[in-house]
Amino acid sequence: MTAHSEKEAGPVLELENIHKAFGGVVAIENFSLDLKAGEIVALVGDNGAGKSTLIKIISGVHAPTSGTIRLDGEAVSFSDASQARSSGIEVVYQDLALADQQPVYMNLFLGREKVRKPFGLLDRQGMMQETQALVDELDVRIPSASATIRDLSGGQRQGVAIARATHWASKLILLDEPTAALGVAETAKVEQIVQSLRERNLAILIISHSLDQVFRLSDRICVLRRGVQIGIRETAKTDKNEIVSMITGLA
Ligand SMILES: Nc1ncnc2c1ncn2[C@@H]1O[C@H](COP(=O)(O)OP(=O)(O)OP(=O)(O)O)[C@@H](O)[C@H]1O
Repeated sequence: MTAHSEKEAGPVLELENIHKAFGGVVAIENFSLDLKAGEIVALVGDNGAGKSTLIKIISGVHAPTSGTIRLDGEAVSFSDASQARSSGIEVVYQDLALADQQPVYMNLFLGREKVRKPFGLLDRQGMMQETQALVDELDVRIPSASATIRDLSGGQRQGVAIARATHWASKLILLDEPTAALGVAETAKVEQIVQSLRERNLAILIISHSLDQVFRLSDRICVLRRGVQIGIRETAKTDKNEIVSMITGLA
């Protein structure tokens, strides 16, 4: 085995004994999880269980009160979200954070625009071509890379948000309820896009309230209840009843 493939075999993300308190409120207690490239792990739990807090810790929005985060085996400590992004971690939030008035390609490069030397003008052609190639590859069905976001459907917008994350993430994508606002057909399309991210060797952590979705998409399921990690199960070796009882604490 080469050094390169040995490195690939290790976890992309390791969370070890992560603890987070907001003043007197303990949001996360001793949480540990490894994520491998090409793997989709679902994070489930009731409202207030600590899912969003965990995503914010991984993405640099909150610092953990204690515990260790490792990326490709190296301990990291992000002081903000932009540091996490530069390390290859992207988040797709429920509210998408897309600029409605802007074309798709500008959204893909929002804050990280390509410019042409020597005058620093926007390289619109270059951004458009890269965006078109990516949406075609991911099969995000939009009229064109220059379509304006506000003219797209909810599913198409979510596809653009995921394409943006895919473009910039070299290691990990965090998806926070990516289909919460979508209909059945749009959800199926977004799930198909998420599945295709496995082949890009990215690790995926997805928060979802839909257990059907969790069972369709994930390799493993991690259950949180009131900040406590109740357990991790291989999706193929568990069922909805077990996961529901882990979420609720009722046998
Ligand atoms: N910035 C904050 N300040 C104080 N308490 C917070 C803060 N963020 C989260 N909490 C608390 O931490 C706990 C976990 O909240 P979190 O939003 O992570 O849960 P969640 O599982 O994402 O819930 P939901 O499914 O409703 O989004 C809750 O008790 C919440 O009130």
